[in-house]
Parts: sequence; structure tokens; C-alpha cells
Amino acid sequence: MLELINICKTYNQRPVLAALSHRFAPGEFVAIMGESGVGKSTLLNLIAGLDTPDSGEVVVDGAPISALGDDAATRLRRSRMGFVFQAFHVLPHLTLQQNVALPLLLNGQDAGAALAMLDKVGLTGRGGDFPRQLSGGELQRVAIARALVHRPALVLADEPTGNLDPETAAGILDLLRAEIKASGAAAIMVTHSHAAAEKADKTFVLSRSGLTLTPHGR
Ligand SMILES: Nc1ncnc2c1ncn2[C@@H]1O[C@H](COP(=O)(O)OP(=O)(O)OP(=O)(O)O)[C@@H](O)[C@H]1O
Repeated sequence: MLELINICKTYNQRPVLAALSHRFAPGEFVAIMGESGVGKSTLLNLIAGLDTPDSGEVVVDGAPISALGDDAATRLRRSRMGFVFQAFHVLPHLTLQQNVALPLLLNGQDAGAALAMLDKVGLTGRGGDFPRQLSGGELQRVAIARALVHRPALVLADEPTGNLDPETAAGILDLLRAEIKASGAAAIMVTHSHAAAEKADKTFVLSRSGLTLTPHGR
């Protein structure tokens, strides 16, 4: 459902991504690692349509995103993708239930699934709480619930467990994995953590020469 064709992205005359091509398999959970500054977050932002490549195409469901107008691209993103990004933090003035209901409401869907999704991530009975009442690990659970509640085909995660202790991080990633596998979604997770990458089906390392498959356990 996702293909990158000859993606080039330059910041201030400095090439970050150069002619990157890759086809992601449907339903696959992929980790992307690589040195700091190599362009991992840039790549995720391009896939999410939060940034545009200088040239090349991001193709989602067979359609180049650049061929869609802004409105159509936004609709596609809202309906087909889910995000666990720092930039999409849980909103502080909404209850947990309202936070998780947001993608459903934006897609014109019934918001009733939000509470069931909170149950699934282990936050039964907490729907009326506000984010300030939660621990870091619980907040990440809310972020995952919100990313998955509208059953997206593609989940994008940028360091989803970056600031959590190893045990909590492992629990969150097990949850993410279980939920995407249950729904058949594909997921792309950028991480510096080998332990996190081990939870994915495959790990790629991003470098100047592109995405290279790397064996787990390194
Ligand atoms: N909006 C921007 N304007 C200018 N330069 C940018 C911008 N976004 C990213 N860059 C540059 O592009 C390069 C890649 O950044 P990116 O955040 O994608 O790297 P990364 O691999 O995710 O790094 P890290 O692992 O440290 O998070 C960096 O040199 C960064 O300074």
C-alpha cells in the first residue's frame, strides 16, 4: 500500500534523502534505524505528507500523494494513517476518551469505539481522566489507542517509546504489535533502540545509500 519512488529531499542545499526507492509490504511491521541526522524523521514526515519531497513520489494505495489536492491528501491521511509522533501529543484539555475519539470524529465516524479502544490498551475506566493524570507509559498507550482507533492501513511511529523505561517500553511495543497484527495494518517505526526494533518483523537501516535490510539481534 506504500511505495517510495526516487525520493529526494534537500535542506539548505544539503541532500538528506537522495533517490530513495522502497516498496513496503502490506501488513508488515518495519523498524527503521540509522545514525542521527541521516533523515529518518524526514522520511516519516514525507510518508505522512507533513512535508513534501523535492522530487520523487510517495505512492499510497496506488495513488501518488502529490497528485492529490491538499484536501484529498488530508482525507487520505486521516482515514488511512495513524500517527504516534511527538508532534501529535495527546491534547491536554481533552479527556482520554475525547482524545481517542478525535480520529473517528475527523473521519465522520461514530465515536463509540473510543472507549473500547481504551479498554484494549489497558485503560478501562479512565476515559474521563485528563492527560495530566497519567504516567508517561499510560500517555503512550493513549497515543497508540488514538493512532489505531479508526483502523488505519498504515501506522507511523517516531520513537514511540523514546522516553520510557525498558520494561514499560517493551509492554507498549507488544501492545502496538498485537493491535496492528489484529487489524492487519502495516507499521513503520523509527527508533534508535535495538530492543524496540526487535519487536518489528524487519529492521532497515537508513543511510546515504538508502534503506538496507539488517538482521535482528545486532
Ligand atoms: N525543517 C528542516 N529544516 C532544515 N533542516 C532540516 C529540517 N528538518 C530536518 N533537517 C535536517 O535534515 C537532517 C535529517 O534530519 P532528521 O530529523 O530527519 O534526522 P533523523 O535521522 O531523524 O535524526 P535523529 O535520529 O537525530 O532524530 C538533519 O541534518 C536535520 O538538521
